[in-house]
Amino acid sequence: MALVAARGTLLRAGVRLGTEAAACGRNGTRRSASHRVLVEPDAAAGIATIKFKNPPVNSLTLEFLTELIICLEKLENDKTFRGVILTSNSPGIFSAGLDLREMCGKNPAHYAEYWRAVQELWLKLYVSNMILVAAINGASPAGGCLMSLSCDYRVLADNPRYKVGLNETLLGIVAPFWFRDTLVNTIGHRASERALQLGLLFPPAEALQVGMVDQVVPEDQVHSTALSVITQWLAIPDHARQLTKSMMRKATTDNLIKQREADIQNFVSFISRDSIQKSLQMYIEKLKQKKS
Ligand SMILES: CCCC/C=C/CC(=O)SCCNC(=O)CCNC(=O)[C@H](O)C(C)(C)COP(=O)(O)OP(=O)(O)OC[C@H]1O[C@@H](n2cnc3c(N)ncnc32)[C@H](O)[C@@H]1OP(=O)(O)O
Repeated sequence: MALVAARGTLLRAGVRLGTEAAACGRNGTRRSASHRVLVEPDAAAGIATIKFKNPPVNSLTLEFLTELIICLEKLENDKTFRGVILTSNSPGIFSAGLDLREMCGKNPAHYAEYWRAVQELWLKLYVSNMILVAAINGASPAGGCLMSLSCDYRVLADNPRYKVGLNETLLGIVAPFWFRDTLVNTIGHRASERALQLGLLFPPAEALQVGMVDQVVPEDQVHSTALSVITQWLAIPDHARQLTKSMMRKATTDNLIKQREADIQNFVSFISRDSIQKSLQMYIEKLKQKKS
């Protein structure tokens, strides 16, 4: 049902599914999605690289989320691909997370549709049968960090500007329970509590130390390192690895699935509060002023 809603959004956004399908095709040549998701398939290796291309900062707009969801679903269904690298087409920014403008000044129906898409992307990533490796080649706050935490392995470029973390409290908002659970499953309870309360954004060395990423490498080696990690993981029999992944992650996703509608209602009522709208507007203003 969620995918039907997502397809509806995509069609309303004017995205042609035929073009999207071509972008996720199994041909070994580089193909370009018409919009925000580039897919570089390597059918011989069974690996596809997804590059985020939603300038200026790869924020998760509804259209971008929808394209990502459909692209992941196509790759998942195409048994050619057993491994996927997630990275940015604009080195410097992996993803700025949820698009603040999607959560500001809109109506409840929009917030509900948006949040359902955010949930859907997380579900697609977190229990994907494919091996997902995040090649983090830029800053990755909040929802950007969540995407990488949902992968099986994270490689971060060694650049002090490329901070990762769930910084929601700094915006005056609260990371939902499934963001928290994803973080706890990665770095443990105590480190998560500190990181979440303080909205910490970790530079590479600290991110590695706390376990937020698995490897920090020079910027020009992020993609090759991600490839070699996937190659190692591909050597494990798929069925055994997939069942193990599911065993480790299913309780976390089931928790959201069983309260999905309530989670949407919570989000809508939280984000619609005047005080939260003001906080978000002030944060957007602060981002603008940073430039001047
Ligand atoms: C129950 C509620 C739970 C909701 C959960 C939310 C999770 C989230 O993901 S909330 C989003 C949190 N994201 C951030 O805090 C990131 C904010 N952005 C930045 O820190 C920086 O932009 C950057 C480090 C990502 C990049 O810095 P850089 O100097 O290269 O670019 P900027 O000049 O700051 O930005 C360019 C342009 O992009 C706009 N922008 C930045 N982030 C977002 C965003 N998340 N959504 C929408 N738009 C964003 C920024 O305002 C600039 O726009 P203008 O050119 O129009 O000024």
